[in-house]
Amino acid sequence: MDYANVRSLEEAARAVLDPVHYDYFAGGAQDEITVAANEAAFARIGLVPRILRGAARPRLGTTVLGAEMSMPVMLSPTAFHKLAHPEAERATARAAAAAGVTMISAMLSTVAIEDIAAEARKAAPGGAEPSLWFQLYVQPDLGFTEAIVRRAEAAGCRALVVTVDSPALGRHERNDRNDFHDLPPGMRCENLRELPGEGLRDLGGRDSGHVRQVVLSPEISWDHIAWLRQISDLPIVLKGVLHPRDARLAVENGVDALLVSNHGGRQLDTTPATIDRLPIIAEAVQGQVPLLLDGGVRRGTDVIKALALGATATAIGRPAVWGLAAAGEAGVARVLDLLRNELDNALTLCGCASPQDVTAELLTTMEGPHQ
Ligand SMILES: Cc1cc2nc3c(=O)[nH]c(=O)nc-3n(C[C@H](O)[C@H](O)[C@H](O)COP(=O)(O)O)c2cc1C
Ligand SMILES: CCCCCCC(=O)C(=O)O
Repeated sequence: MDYANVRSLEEAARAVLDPVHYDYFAGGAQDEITVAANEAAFARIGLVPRILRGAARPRLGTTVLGAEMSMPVMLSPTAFHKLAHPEAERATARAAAAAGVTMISAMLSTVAIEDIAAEARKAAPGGAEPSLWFQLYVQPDLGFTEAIVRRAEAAGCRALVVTVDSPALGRHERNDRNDFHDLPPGMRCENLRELPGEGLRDLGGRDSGHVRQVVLSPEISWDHIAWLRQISDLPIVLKGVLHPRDARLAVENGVDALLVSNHGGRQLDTTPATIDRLPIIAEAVQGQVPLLLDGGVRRGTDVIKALALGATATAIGRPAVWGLAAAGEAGVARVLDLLRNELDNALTLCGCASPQDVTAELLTTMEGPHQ
């Protein structure tokens, strides 16, 4: 497969996707200032390599919340993979598991979490247990939310990633222009079917798995995180933390890890690039919980910059979707291979023996003068 980098997979994906669906995947909120900022901010950070360290070939593996990862790159949750490829989340799960990469499976997946887990198990090397986490939009109906959590637990998910940047849906003008507000006939949010509860928006049939049933509620609060902590033993990761006070509150509320994220620029436009927020969040949590980061990670060098600024691992959203659309399971595998090879090369060139070896001394700004 002749894809030189993640960008070439986006081009390939764009060529095969329905333009309306491409816009859904690529787009962001309003003027898409944050979408652009996420990538641009990485380009403003320079790397200054150390030399003659005899570091040998780097080992790329890392561990987050007890999950062993073959590299510090995970798959962020992205909804509706069936829009990208008929094999959908099944293909994504196989590619991630085969690569030893943690997949954060979206609550709004178009394949049920049990089937995603089964595919991951089939693909994991040597029968190892694959690393699968579950992303949750807490629904105001707690009975319904609990039923989803139980499904994720029973399927073998090892952490709950609670998305907290979505008290409402961001304004996606591309989707408005395209009049794209529903999944096509035959596609459903398979995790939402046939669950108990009354809190789903009533569309005249509670168990349909229809995306319009999902409630993004401004009433969700720290009390819901405390409630989740009571009903589940799984580690809780908050996804969408950008303010240092919230990072502190998360630690005080017993959250296990934070995912520094602006939802890939799809929620509040003009939020700053995540890589620019990472240092202030790292300062706030003082190493008390692991930090993850997503938003604009497209190169192995981006991963190193995030590690140097305090992340334990990074995650990608759109790149996996581009791989899936371009070539199904093989395309997602190619994206992961590219990032692995780039990270290996960049660590070697920086004189680092492992991700844990990366420190802020490697960083500068691209604009001089430098000290
Ligand atoms: C098409 C698409 C669907 C997404 N769906 C979800 C979702 O269901 N839940 C969620 O928490 N984040 C969702 N996200 C946000 C991603 O988890 C992630 O934060 C973001 O994509 C990272 O930025 P990147 O695409 O630049 O890598 C979605 C992003 C995209 C592009
Ligand atoms: C009404 C729920 C729509 C959420 C869509 C999934 C998501 O987070 C995203 O596209 O971004």
